[in-house]
Amino acid sequence: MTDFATFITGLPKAELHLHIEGSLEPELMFALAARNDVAIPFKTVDEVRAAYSFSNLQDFLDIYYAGASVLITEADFRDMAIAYFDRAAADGVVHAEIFFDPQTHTDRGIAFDTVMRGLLAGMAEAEAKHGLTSKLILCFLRHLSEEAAFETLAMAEPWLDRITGVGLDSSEVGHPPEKFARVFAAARAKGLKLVAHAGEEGPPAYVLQALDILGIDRLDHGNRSLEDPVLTARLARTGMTLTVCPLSNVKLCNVASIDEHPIDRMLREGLRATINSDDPAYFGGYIGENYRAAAIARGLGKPELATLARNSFLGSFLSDDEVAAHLVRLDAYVEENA
Ligand code: HPA
Ligand SMILES: [Zn+2]
Repeated sequence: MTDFATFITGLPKAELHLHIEGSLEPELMFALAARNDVAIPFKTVDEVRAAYSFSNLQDFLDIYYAGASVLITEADFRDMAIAYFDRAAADGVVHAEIFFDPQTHTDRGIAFDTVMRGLLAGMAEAEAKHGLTSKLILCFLRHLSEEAAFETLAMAEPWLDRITGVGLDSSEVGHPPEKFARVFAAARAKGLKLVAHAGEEGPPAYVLQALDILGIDRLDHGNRSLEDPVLTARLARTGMTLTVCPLSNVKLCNVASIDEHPIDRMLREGLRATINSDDPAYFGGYIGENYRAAAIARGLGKPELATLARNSFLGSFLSDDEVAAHLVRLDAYVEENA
């Protein structure tokens, strides 16, 4: 019998909710600040980590955008990406669909192409080194305008064969999904998949807008859907994937403690929930730590953990054949390690 922590590490899984800029560890932040001669408001790595105490999403976002200012060159984006993929591979991630926030960079004068070339180099390296496949999801910053989102979509045009979908992140409350109805419709017309953060801090009505106005293929977070039984039943009935991020929810005070996290309730309600790390450098753990913390706190056993991993492949944007192949390997792993 495989012990629990080892079982989780070895469990083949996909990560579906990861902001690559949120994987920038303080050590690399310092190295890049020095390499690029960028000033950051911290003297030591410990000082940076001590600043990672948040009472809500906006507290975090202010620090997260400041941290991203050290990213200047293609090599910086590549180094950040490969550092994430190395850690993800060590946690049993075999496929990752990662978010990036181009506006955070283009608004500082960094070319869209620089961001793309760097991330794609890291992705190619991860596949060669670990066999870890990945896809890119371009997120629009929802605190910025619809016009700015359209400008970003235009910049992405030459790269659309390398971008799988678009998403919506940043400050949720006050920036409902309907603000981006037209840009999401334009993205869909280009063949892109659609995801959106909704119901992290925002109300269930924002989740409904993401479903009915944006027409999302996958729901990021979605926790507050549980406040609406009709919505919850609909998400379960339609097999909508929720990309849940337990340690993020605790760090941003969306749940009081990991002991009160609703991940087990989500599974009981029949939701296709997955476990992900969101911004692991800021929230205190990569995907394996999120699985372990949630499992211990909520008493998840091997069957529930296997369901979460299974959901991660079912909810991915891989082809049906690729998903089927991952599920065969997952089932074999679960059987061997029961
Ligand atoms: O957890 C998040 N929520 C919203 N926007 C974000 N941008 C990075 N992480 C997040
Ligand atoms: Zn997120």
